[in-house]
Amino acid sequence: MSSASSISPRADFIVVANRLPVDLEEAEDGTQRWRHSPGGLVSALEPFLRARRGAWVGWPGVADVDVEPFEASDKYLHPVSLSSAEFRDYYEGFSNATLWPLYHDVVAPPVFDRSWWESYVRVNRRFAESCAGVAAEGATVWIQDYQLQLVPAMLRELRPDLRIGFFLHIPFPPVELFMQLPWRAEIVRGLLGADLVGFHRPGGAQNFLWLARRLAGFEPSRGSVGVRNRPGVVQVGDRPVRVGAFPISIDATGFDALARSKETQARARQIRAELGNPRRIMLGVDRLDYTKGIDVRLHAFGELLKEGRLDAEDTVMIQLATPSRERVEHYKKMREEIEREVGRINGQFSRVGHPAVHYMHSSVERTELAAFYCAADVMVVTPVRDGMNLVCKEYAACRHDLGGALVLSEFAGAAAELTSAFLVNPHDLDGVKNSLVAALNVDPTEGRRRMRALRRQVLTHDVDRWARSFLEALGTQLTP
Ligand SMILES: O=P(O)(O)OC[C@H]1O[C@H](O[C@H]2O[C@H](CO)[C@@H](O)[C@H](O)[C@H]2O)[C@H](O)[C@@H](O)[C@@H]1O
Ligand SMILES: O=c1ccn([C@@H]2O[C@H](COP(=O)(O)OP(=O)(O)O)[C@@H](O)[C@H]2O)c(=O)[nH]1
Repeated sequence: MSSASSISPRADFIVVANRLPVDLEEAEDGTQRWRHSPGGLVSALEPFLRARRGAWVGWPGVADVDVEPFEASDKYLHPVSLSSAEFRDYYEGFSNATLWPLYHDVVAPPVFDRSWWESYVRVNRRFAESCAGVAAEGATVWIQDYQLQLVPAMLRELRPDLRIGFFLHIPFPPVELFMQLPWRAEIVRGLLGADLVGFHRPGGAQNFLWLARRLAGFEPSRGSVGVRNRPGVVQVGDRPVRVGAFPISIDATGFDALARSKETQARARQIRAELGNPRRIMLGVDRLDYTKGIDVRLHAFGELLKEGRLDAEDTVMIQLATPSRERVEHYKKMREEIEREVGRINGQFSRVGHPAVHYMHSSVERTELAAFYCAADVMVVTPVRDGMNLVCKEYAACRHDLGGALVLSEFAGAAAELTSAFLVNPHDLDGVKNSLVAALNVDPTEGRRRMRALRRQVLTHDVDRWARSFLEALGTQLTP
């Protein structure tokens, strides 16, 4: 890694996100190393930016460290520091205990704390200033996600020459929920600093258009917003702000190629063998987040075993749970509940050497993940709310054999595209149980038909198409 000051004085294309694509990890002995950051935002944007040698402004993942700009994997990384108090108030507090639950349909009660808000404003200003210092004249800046909703307006004030896009990776809530936020008008005005505001689904865009009139007094267009087309418009003085829907996706050909490799296929066979070659494997892969419905699938599996509709002798569940936001109260509580439930199921249904649920509280690399996808007969994705969910798309991309089946919550953004999955309402436990059984026993011809349709959707709508459609709507000329 080398210092960026000599290599990228000013950039023409900049991503601004709460996190850099790599996190600094400090071991107990004081040594440091960079690791791939968690979550779908980074998985989606990193390959796109790498191909274009752009700049990325973000936090290096640990508080109280100052890191110089550096170059990594063909990207110029510009770290923004957070103090421990800001980590607590801006990141854990306002971002993840106020906005996150509020935007995910208040599945947990959001906390409204004035000092957290003040920290959010301060940190958003720091991101805007850092970006203003990195951007070349007339550059395109693409701001990401709920942690940085004030940056568009702050940056416009500092640098009116820039073309500014904003994309929200989580759901934008129904207006009656958004209206609970004491700082609702400030957030809407912050977002209106962009030239284009993007959401995963047209419903989010439509909600935002309504709020632009109600809270900022600007007249929005009236037509319905399409997917990747017919954006709405809010006229802010002499400046049109476009508002559209751009469903994010994955590096589909990359996953497809990875899954076809001899190494991945061999590792998938090895995973099955290590599990004792059970007849059927169910798989869940999530950040350990209360929105992901990990509890739902565990309850469903537990009841199916108890009722004898499934047998732990031939059907196992693997749950990969990436550690996430571990000091936030709801996350702590949920982790305890999930681990208790895993213990309960295993206590009742496992025998020595053959647990019914294989639970791993850790993160695995993309190559290992692809092998898990190839090994799994049923992928279980049951969030009570999810902006998109990339895991289900990655699963489909890995199943060139047309094997496997996907059980997918209707409340994930991906459900609007992956209509050939076994779609479930995660609040309806009996429905989830029936769909798990149906997916496990699907007739092979029907299973292949469904998987072919899922793959067609994912392979023709990849992350490159997502980024291009957004940036073209923003009016940015892309180099191939
Ligand atoms: O940075 P963290 O607090 O550790 O959280 C990780 C990321 O989680 C969220 O991901 C979302 O983005 C995905 C890609 O668009 C989408 O598929 C998923 O539904 C979302 O939950 C969050 O939005 C990111 O900002 C975080 O980096
Ligand atoms: O052990 C793991 C678990 C997940 N992921 C990646 O984390 C992302 C999760 O994205 P998703 O949109 O499903 O959920 P998010 O965590 O962003 O809410 C996916 O790209 C996964 O491939 C990973 O690399 N290793």
